[in-house]
Amino acid sequence: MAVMTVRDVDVRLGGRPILSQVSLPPLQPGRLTALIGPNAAGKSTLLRALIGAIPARGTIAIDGTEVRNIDRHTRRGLLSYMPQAVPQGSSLSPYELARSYARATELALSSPDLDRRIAELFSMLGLMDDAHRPMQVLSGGKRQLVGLCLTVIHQPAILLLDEPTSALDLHWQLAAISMVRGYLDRNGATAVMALHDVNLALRFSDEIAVLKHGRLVAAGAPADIVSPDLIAEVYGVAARVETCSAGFPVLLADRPTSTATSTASPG
Ligand SMILES: Nc1ncnc2c1ncn2[C@@H]1O[C@H](COP(=O)(O)OP(=O)(O)OP(=O)(O)O)[C@@H](O)[C@H]1O
Repeated sequence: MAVMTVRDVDVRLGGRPILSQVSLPPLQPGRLTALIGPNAAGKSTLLRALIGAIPARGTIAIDGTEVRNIDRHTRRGLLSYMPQAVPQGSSLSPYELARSYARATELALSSPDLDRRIAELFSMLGLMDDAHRPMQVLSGGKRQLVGLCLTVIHQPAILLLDEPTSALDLHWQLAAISMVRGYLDRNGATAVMALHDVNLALRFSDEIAVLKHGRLVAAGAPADIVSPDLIAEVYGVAARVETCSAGFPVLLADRPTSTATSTASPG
C-alpha cells in the first residue's frame, strides 16, 4: 500500500505554463480519484508529470519520497500508467504481451500462477477469445481492454489511467471500471483516472478533481462538488444534477451555453 501526495505542481511545456499550482486530495489506498475537465485542461499532462515522464515543480511523492528520487526499477513496480492512445496493433498476441509485461517488472509469480492471473483478467474483460490473436487484428476497443490488463498485470500500488474507457462500448466501460475498482479494493491500491464521462466519474470515484486551463477548479467527494454551476463554469454546458433511483448523482446535460474556452493556459 502506498500514499501519493500531489501538491502545488507546476509544469511548463514548449516555453509556456501548462499546469499551475495543481494539488490533489491525498491519493489513499483503495481510493479512486477521477480527473475531469475540458479538452486541453491539462489532465494528460498531470498524469505524465505524476509518473515522472515530464519535469514538474512542486511535490509529487510516494510515501514521502519524491517520485523523481525513486529509482526506475522500483518506480515501475509501484506506478503503472495507461496512456490515452489505444495500444498499437502488433504481431504479438494479448497473451504474449501480458507475459512479457509481467516478466519486465519481475513479477514474483510462478508461470502457472501468472497464467491464472492472465486468464482471470482476460475473462473479466472479455478477451479470452482474442488471447492468442495478433493485436493488429483486434478492434480498437479490444486493444484498449488489453492495455488495461497490461496496466494491472504486475500488481502496482498506483494506477494512472488516461481515459481508459474512451474506445469502449457501454458494457465494457462498466466492466473496465468495475475491474479497476475491484483491483483497488483487493490490493489496497490507488488510482487516478482521467475521464470525459462525468457520469462514470460520479458513479465510480471516491473523489473528483476538476481541472480547467491547467488549474484545479474543485476537488472533493462527487456529490459535494459536481453542480450545475460547476458544469457551466468548466464545460460551458447547461446541466442538471439529479439523484438516481440507486442514490447516485447523475448529470443530465442539456445544451452548450458558450463556446469552449479550454485552450488558454494558466497565466
Ligand atoms: N509537449 C508539449 N509541448 C507544448 N504544449 C503541450 C505539450 N503537450 C501538451 N501540451 C499542451 O498542454 C495543454 C494540456 O494538454 P493535455 O493533453 O494535458 O490536456 P487534456 O486535459 O488531457 O486534454 P484532452 O481532454 O483533450 O485529452 C494543451 O494546450 C496542449 O497543447
